[in-house]
Amino acid sequence: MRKPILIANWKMNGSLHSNQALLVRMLSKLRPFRKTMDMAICPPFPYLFQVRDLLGYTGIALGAQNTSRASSGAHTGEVSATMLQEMGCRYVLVGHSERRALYHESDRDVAARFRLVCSANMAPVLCVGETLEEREQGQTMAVIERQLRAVIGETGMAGLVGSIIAYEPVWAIGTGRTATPERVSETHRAIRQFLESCQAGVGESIRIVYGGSVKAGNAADLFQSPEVDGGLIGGASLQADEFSAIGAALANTVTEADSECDTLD
Ligand SMILES: O=C(CO)COP(=O)(O)O
Repeated sequence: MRKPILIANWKMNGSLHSNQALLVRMLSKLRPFRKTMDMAICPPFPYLFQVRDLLGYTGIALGAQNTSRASSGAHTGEVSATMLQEMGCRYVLVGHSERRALYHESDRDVAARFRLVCSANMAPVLCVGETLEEREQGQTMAVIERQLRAVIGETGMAGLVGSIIAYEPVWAIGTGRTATPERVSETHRAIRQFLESCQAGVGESIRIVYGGSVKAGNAADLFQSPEVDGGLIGGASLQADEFSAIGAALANTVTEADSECDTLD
C-alpha cells in the first residue's frame, strides 16, 4: 500500500513572524493525521532553520523548494543538495513549473537536480505537467513522458524508486481552476503505466500526488481516486485551517484496514 503524503509548498511567502503563527496553529490541527500520512513543509530557504525547529519531533518533515544543479563551488546564490540534507530536509521539489517557466530550467537541468537530491539521500518530488496549450493539443502524456524520460536518462529507473511525482497541470496552478478528478485519475494512471512499461513494479509503487488549486472544498473529490496518493499544495498551505482541512480529506481516504496495518508497523 502507498502511504499518502501531503506537501506544503509555501513558494516565496512568509516571514519569521507569520511562519511561527501559521505553524503553531497548523501543527496542532495536523497532529491527528501523523500516523495516516506523511507530511512535509517546504518553506523558502532562509526559513529552513526556523521551520525545522518548529517542526521538532512532530513527525512532519522539512522540505526545500529547489536546489542547485551543481554540487558545490563557484555558483553564487545557489544552494546545494548536501546543504539541504545537512539542514534536515527530507524532500526537495524539482522541476516545479514556475522554475521551468520563469527561470528557464530545462528537462536536463531538472534531471541533474533530481540526481543530486537522490545522491544526498533525500527524496526528490519531481513536478511534471502540461501547459494549457499542450493540453489543448492533446500533448499531456507526451510532455509528461518527455519530462520523466529526462530523469530516467540521468538516474535510470533506480532513481525513481523512493521519489515522488507531483502531477501539476500548469494551467491549474494558482488559477483557481483544477483538473477534474476523472482527468487527474486518468493522468496518474497513465503515468503509472508508462513507468511500469519502463520497469515492472515502479509505476505501482511510486507515490503520485496532485497539485494545482487544491482547496478544502475540492480536496475530497480530488483525493477519492486510489490513483491519487496525496497533494502538493500552494496557496492553501498558507492558511492553517484550509491546509488541515485538506489533510482531513486525505486522511478520510485511508481505509480502516490500511490504518490497522499502519498501527501494526
Ligand atoms: O504549485 C503548486 C504547488 O506546488 C500549486 O499551487 P496552488 O495550490 O496555489 O495552485
